[in-house]
Amino acid sequence: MLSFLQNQLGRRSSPLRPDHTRVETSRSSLSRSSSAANASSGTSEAPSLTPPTSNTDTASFSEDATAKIGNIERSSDRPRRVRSSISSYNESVLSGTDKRRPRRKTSDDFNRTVSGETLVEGIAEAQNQLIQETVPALDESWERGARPGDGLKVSVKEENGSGRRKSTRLELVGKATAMVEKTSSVLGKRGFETVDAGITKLKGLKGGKTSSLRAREAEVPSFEGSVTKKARFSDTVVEDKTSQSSAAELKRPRRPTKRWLSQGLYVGQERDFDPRLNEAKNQLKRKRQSKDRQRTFLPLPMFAGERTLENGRHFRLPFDVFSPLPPGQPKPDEWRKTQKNVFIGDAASEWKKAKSMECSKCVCTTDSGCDENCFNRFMLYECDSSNCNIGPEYCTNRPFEELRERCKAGSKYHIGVEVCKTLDRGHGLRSNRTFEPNQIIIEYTGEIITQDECDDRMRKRYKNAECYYLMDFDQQMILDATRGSIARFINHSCEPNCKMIKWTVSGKPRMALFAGDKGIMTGDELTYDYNFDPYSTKNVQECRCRAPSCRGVLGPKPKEAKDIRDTLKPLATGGKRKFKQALEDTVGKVTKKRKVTIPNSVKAAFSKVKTRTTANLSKAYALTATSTRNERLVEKISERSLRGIKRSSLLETSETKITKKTIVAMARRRSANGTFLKGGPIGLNTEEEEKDEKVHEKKARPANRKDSSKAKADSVKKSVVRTMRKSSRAGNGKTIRAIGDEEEMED
Ligand SMILES: C[S@@+](CC[C@H](N)C(=O)[O-])C[C@H]1O[C@@H](n2cnc3c(N)ncnc32)[C@H](O)[C@@H]1O
Repeated sequence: MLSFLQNQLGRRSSPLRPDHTRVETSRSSLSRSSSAANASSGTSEAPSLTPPTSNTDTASFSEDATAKIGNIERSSDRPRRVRSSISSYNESVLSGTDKRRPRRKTSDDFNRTVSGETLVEGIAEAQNQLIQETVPALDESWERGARPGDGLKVSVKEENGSGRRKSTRLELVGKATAMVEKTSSVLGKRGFETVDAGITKLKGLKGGKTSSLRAREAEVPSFEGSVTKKARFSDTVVEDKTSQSSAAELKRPRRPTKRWLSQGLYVGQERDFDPRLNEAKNQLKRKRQSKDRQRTFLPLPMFAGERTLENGRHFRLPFDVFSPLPPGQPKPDEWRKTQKNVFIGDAASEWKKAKSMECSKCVCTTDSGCDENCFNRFMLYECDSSNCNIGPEYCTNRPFEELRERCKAGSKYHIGVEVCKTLDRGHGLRSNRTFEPNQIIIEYTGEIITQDECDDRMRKRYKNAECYYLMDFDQQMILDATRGSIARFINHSCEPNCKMIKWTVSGKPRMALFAGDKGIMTGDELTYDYNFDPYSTKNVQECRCRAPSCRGVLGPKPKEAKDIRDTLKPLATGGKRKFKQALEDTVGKVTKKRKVTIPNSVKAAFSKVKTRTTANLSKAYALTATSTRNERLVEKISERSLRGIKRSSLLETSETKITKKTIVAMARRRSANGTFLKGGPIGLNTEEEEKDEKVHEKKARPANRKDSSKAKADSVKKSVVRTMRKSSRAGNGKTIRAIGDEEEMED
């Protein structure tokens, strides 16, 4: 290479120019060299110089040049286009397809020395020095297996201050590098560009095979002579390569992991792409699976969701929303179902059809939507087209209508309740979904029978029955759900989660179970307070509701216990001590008379309610005729509600603060269970009538009951009838129990 450079540079007459004139310099040097060639060949045509294929390919360069010169010499034999431009190439030469002919030796060949003609003094001197110094360096001893470049490393260490002998090699290498830089700068940018372009072209000609241009793999030389340089070069390549590969490893981005959707329309859809397999294997797997599959098409488009919503489809609700019992539950025996109240025997004829229902019309607006201020709601009347000011879209006081609509759908969820088996209370009723507070759950339906019919059934049909499904209804009638709705299975609890309330729907009374103030959760057993009236000591049952405040027996509510105790007094003597004790325990505390002062706030609240209700009434156009009567009615309700609060204060002495809402709710509750509504709008007897009855009963009572068993039986019978009547007057959905002393009654 050096000789070539010397050849080329030696013909220059001018000294090296600065870098920025490099292109021009190379051009001028080449033109000069061509003119020199012209001079030597003695021809008039300008020869073209084929650029070397690589920086180190000096031999080919010189040979090519010589060959060209030879061609020019023979130009008279065969005309050939001579390239004058430096930027054009002999493609056949570059690609190696050029067949080289044996060249003739020229006079230049004979004149050429190792270093060639030296025109640059500095370079020639340096070269001579280099050769002189290199020769002894080559004589250095080499150990077998030593890696080339080791010496270099050692010398670098020494330079860093080990204090050893300074390697002369380094100096030599430094000088050589400087020389190469110098010469390359002389060759110029243009020259390198040309070389690069040639390489690219060569690549193209060889069909993109770049194996010959690829960097050689590092190899430990099996050593001889001048491999040192090569070895050094390859060693640096190795180092570079290892460092590059480690850097590449560091930089190499991690393969991103696929994140699957956790929400959206296609969530839960079967995914048949196994990321562990490649595409081909996945396809094969899919093919195999598709044989068994029916659907192999793509998931439905997005708008299919809307269609699904419109059409509906089967799906499973979460267990806490809907959880029905598994199929195969034990069926209760002897239960005949009826979804509507059925009049039996004389009940239909005795039912006072013409019973004047209080005519009312609510004055609610669409904004309020028959809320708690709705007059109908207050009176436990269901709104309908005849008594509601607003339509069904806005009205929220139509519970039975809501229930009807719900059950029309017919699914288990819509029905919402199912019969379950309890541990020690026979069957029960449980919810299989949630219910809002005060939401209607199920209607209590059955046969409506007269008192006489009830007595008759007791004596005959239910003689040996364990469970009875009798409930005080309306107009002194009994609702017998032995044949009735599923509601008959609802058990009693002293701390119930539901309440049984009688409503008036289209002028007729109807009983239904409503959720309590806390609402109902899925799977809860539904219970209400039976307010049980046993009528006889024989019928007292142990309560197994397990509530913390359990009364211990299936007995009446504390506030009603006094009346019942009075009724049962004649019976609760002698052998009936146990029952008496039980009853005393249950009711004793709450019947103690206490003087209660009603707080002014409560009084004020009630007067407010009264004013509001009167105002509502005066607004109702349907009330013009009956306004005075209704006003009296409101007066009565308020009075009784006040009295109710007075009584309840006995129980709730700790409650000093009663909010207005609570008062309204209480008033409604009193109205609902009828305790304070006797003689009220739902046709209950007046207090006067009640007093008369009591006087009459006292008269009828024998002077000494212990004297005769017949007298005792009569007394029982009368008290039973009286109690039933009394409770039916209350109309509070009280469950009544079979009368136990059948023998006595039969007498
Ligand atoms: C209307 S039925 C209720 C359904 C009844 N468990 C069944 O299997 O048909 C009323 C009867 O259930 C029983 N019962 C209801 N609640 C009870 C309770 N808390 N403790 C004990 N027995 C109860 C009593 O025998 C009662 O007479």
